[in-house]
Amino acid sequence: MSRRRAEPRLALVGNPNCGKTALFNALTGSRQKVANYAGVTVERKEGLFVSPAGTRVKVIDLPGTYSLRARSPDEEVTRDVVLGRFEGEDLPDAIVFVADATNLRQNLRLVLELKRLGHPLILALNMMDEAEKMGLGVDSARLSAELGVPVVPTIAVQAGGVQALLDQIDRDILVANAEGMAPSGAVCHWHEPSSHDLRDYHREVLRILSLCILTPGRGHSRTRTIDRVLLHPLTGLLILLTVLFLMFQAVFAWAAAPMEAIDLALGALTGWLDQALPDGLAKSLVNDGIIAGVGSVVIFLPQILVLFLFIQVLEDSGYMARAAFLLDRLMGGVGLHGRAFIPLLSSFACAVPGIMAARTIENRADRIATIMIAPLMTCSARLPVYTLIIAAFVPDRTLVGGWIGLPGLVMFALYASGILSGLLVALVMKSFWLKGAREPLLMELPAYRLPRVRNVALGLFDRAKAFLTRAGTTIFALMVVVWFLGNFPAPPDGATEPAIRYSIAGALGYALEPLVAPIGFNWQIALALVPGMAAREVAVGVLGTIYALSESGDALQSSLAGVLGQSWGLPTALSLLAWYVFAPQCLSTLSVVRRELNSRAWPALMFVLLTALAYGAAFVTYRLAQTLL
Ligand SMILES: Nc1nc2c(ncn2[C@@H]2O[C@H](COP(=O)(O)OP(=O)(O)OP(=O)(O)O)[C@@H](O)[C@H]2O)c(=O)[nH]1
Ligand SMILES: [Mg+2]
Repeated sequence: MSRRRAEPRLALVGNPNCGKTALFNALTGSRQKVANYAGVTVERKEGLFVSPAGTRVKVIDLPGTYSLRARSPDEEVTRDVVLGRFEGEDLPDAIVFVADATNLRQNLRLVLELKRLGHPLILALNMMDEAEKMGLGVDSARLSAELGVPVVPTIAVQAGGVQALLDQIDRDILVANAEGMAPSGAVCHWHEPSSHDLRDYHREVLRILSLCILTPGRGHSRTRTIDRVLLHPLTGLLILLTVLFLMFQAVFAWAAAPMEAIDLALGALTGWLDQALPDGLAKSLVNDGIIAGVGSVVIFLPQILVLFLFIQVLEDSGYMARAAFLLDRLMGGVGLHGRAFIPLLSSFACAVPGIMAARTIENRADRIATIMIAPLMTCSARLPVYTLIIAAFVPDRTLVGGWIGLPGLVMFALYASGILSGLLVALVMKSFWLKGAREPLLMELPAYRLPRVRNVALGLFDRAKAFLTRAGTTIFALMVVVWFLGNFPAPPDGATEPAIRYSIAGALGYALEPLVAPIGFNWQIALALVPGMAAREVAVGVLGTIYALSESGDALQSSLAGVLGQSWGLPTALSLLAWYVFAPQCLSTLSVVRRELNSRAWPALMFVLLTALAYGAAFVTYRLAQTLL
């Protein structure tokens, strides 16, 4: 007797970018990432929902694929789940095939391939709103009859848009499956379709479509018009550069007012606590440890949100995939695959999802090259460090008649240095080591869509929540530790220097200083780099706390940037910026590299390589700045 499982399990399968994850979110109420390009989902995610008839159903979201002949690691996940080969996962009881109704010709081929497996199948005709707008009429009853599977229309991004699917799940699958759920451990036999099979599928799809398409509609005519400009080799590239440039200007310009407001609020809070709390350790812990430390990180929230606003709008509109096409030649020039673009672009948010997104790259050597340079794309955790130093050392002037802000320009240059170094590293690795033939970029261009305000707002809300949670947990805890290490042991009687000099933190900083003295770092920076391993932005918090503990009186009243501007020389500041372009210290990145490449050697190599690059770049910058300035 096979063991009966508690809930029936549905797997969402379909081509990339047809709305599987949007459907998953609509069914389960979760907030998995949805974006308008192929290859957003690269791993299996599961969730639960209760059907209208009250049955608990488990649903599995999967990476998109064109066929079960999986070519890349993300497609292998889908194949393995569908065939019951995925470790620790039973064969799904039914498949909900999600099809983009506006692109049925391509989608139906996979339906035919899946039908051969004999799984119960429901076809969700998604994006029906778009189909309707373009005048495309589908006879879903006929489609259902021809395919021999139930067909339901869905609009995954609209309230109530999945009701028909829910009803269908109750009606067919659950009833039929109540008796015969797939037994645990069952696998499904599948043979790779021969070229003969593929031709048959193709012919069959054309036959079915000729019967079921009532009105062909206009197709994606608007998208084609826009692409004439945006994909043009000249105007396209100019527009792309302008968009990226505006993004960095906006990070400064739009975030300035809210950052000032947070700064004022924190200042007022410190002032109030200063009055309200009795002098002593508790007051120092709150003011120097928590507010100066955590506060100096939290203040960057507006900038991070502006950056994400841009990324999200680019992703949702469908522009991201175009940028990949525009830059394909540049990427090819250094031996990178065109598909490396999206993983690298995601790495500007954080290298961890970026490295995971590299699963869409088929060739292992190409994948490794992409993963190795992902940390060179400036992640958002480095933004606070850059901004802090820019605020301290770069005058807030505008150029070109007030059009271009100098801080934004410097920021753009820092991001550009990261990108150029990444391309150089890739070129070296691909030329000497990870050699391979250049493969063409085959990637579907999604239709342009207006970003949904709700999706963007929820995305930003999630970002803000994650950032503040991190500030309130990891960064908070590290700050308390740093404050503690900075206060104990107490200075000896008659000590003349600030107390922190005599503390454990002081001793540690002094011990590390000789290592980083050649690149112009002082003991405070040396100390800040240590907890910066856990999260790069913590370095800023540590500097906040250390300087709050070291300075007294008036200095406390001025911002951290002001204090740094007075106590560091410009060469040191530039050297730290150069260090952070490479910034090797991020444990989560190293551990995800280990998991994704299933090797300890690659993360070790990455660490050594990035440290050497960071040290080398900081050294050269420091010496040059000393000589020239
Ligand atoms: N207009 C409209 N847009 C939709 C619908 N369903 C999804 N979308 C949009 O289509 C895009 C792709 O949605 P996803 O849910 O990320 O697609 P996916 O199938 O999970 O994609 P991969 O994970 O890359 O395979 C997003 O921009 C969604 O907002 C729909 O029914 N109507
Ligand atoms: Mg998805």
